[in-house]
Amino acid sequence: MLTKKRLFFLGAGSMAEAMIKGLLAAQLLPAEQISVSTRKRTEHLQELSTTYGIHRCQDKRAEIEAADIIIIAVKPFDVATALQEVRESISARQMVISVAAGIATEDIESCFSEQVPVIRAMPNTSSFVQESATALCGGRWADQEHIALAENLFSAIGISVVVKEGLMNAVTGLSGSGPAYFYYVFEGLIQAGLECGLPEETCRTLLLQTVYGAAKMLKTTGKEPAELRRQVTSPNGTTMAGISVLEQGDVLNHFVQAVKRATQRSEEMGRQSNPAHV
Ligand SMILES: NC(=O)C1=CN([C@@H]2O[C@H](COP(=O)(O)OP(=O)(O)OC[C@H]3O[C@@H](n4cnc5c(N)ncnc54)[C@H](OP(=O)(O)O)[C@@H]3O)[C@@H](O)[C@H]2O)C=CC1
Ligand SMILES: O=C(O)[C@@H]1CCC=N1
Repeated sequence: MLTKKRLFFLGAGSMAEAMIKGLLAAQLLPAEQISVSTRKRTEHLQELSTTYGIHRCQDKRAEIEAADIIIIAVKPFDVATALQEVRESISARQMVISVAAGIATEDIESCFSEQVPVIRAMPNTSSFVQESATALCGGRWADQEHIALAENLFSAIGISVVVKEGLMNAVTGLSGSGPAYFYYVFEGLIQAGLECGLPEETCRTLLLQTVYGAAKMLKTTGKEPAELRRQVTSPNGTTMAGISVLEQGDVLNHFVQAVKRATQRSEEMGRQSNPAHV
């Protein structure tokens, strides 16, 4: 579906690069059909162009007009300015996909004079290795074909699910930010291994396989995490001793609070960065 489409990335940061890397690895479309732009870091455009063979944007407006899909990948508080600059080059024959946290489809739609189809998506940086967990929803002017096209794109770089827009802030707090929670745990476990006398390389090798194995167990057995945890936990053994420390620190509840706070932050950013109010 996407083989002949031209993609324009408004923004060339972590998320845009992760998506580009994943899309090219999936061979969904040729690199020359992808164009990227930045605000000021033009040297970064050259780097991306050299690394991935994608088109280095020279004339933002003309290239946006020629694109089929415009992907908004700037920070939420930069969406308003970025759209102001290019909104007249975007028409209803195109499609906009925004990955900006918190920004509602209707607020993006209101920037255009035409009925531009808008998809709001929340991937994560594991797009880089084609393992993103993406949730997406369609705005007022997006029909089933637009949603299918977006699913096609995000399924090439991981898995994708369609949700109601009212759930997008929660998705952002959970799986958009999600990789960072797991990296945080990983950092803690590396530090633990070092303090217990293991060499860093050994810690990393053992932990990488442990986290990969645990994810694969969850995925392939379909069992509840609590049940899998029980299988590891011998009565009065090492796991029970370790978990009791986490329970004393109410760590599980801290994860719940972290995701709730991230969800709330997504809502706040949506209100504070609303492009419709600029
Ligand atoms: N990072 C993540 O894990 C995820 C991020 N997101 C969303 O993706 C979006 C981008 O995040 P991230 O990649 O982390 O951010 P970065 O700061 O890494 O990248 C932002 C990019 O936007 C560019 N930019 C800013 N203003 C403009 C403009 N007017 N025109 C063109 N380009 C512009 C910047 O250019 P310059 O460097 O020149 O200023 C930079 O290349 C955010 O809205 C975020 O909510 C969604 C899911 C996960
Ligand atoms: O931290 C952020 O705001 C972005 C959105 C989801 C992941 N990173």
